[in-house]
Amino acid sequence: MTSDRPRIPVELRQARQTIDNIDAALVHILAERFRCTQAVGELKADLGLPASDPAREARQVERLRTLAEEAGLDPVFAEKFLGFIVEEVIRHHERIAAQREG
Ligand SMILES: C=C(O[C@@H]1C=C(C(=O)O)C=C[C@H]1O)C(=O)O
Repeated sequence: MTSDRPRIPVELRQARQTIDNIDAALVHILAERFRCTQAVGELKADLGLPASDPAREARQVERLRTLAEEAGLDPVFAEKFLGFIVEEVIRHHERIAAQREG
């Protein structure tokens, strides 16, 4: 039987398998990070601390940019990626604080 689909070379199939594994790892890592930031959000609400901590974020950005440069990853991308995640975390923390209020 013939197929119209182009033959996928083994290197491409293997590379895509690796990409799929890495994507799965990223999802698990992100789930763990959000589980942890959820606990931080509860703690901060208990302590009456604000949802965001810009000084901490600035230190994280510096650290991540350095790590990215050392790893051969675009530091601008690394900063944007962290910013995207932190923005979502702050939304969660604001929601936790709002739920405590009423
Ligand atoms: C997790 C925290 O809350 C916020 C979210 C951060 C993050 O996702 O890394 C960092 C600082 C805060 O703006 C925290 O204060 O540590």
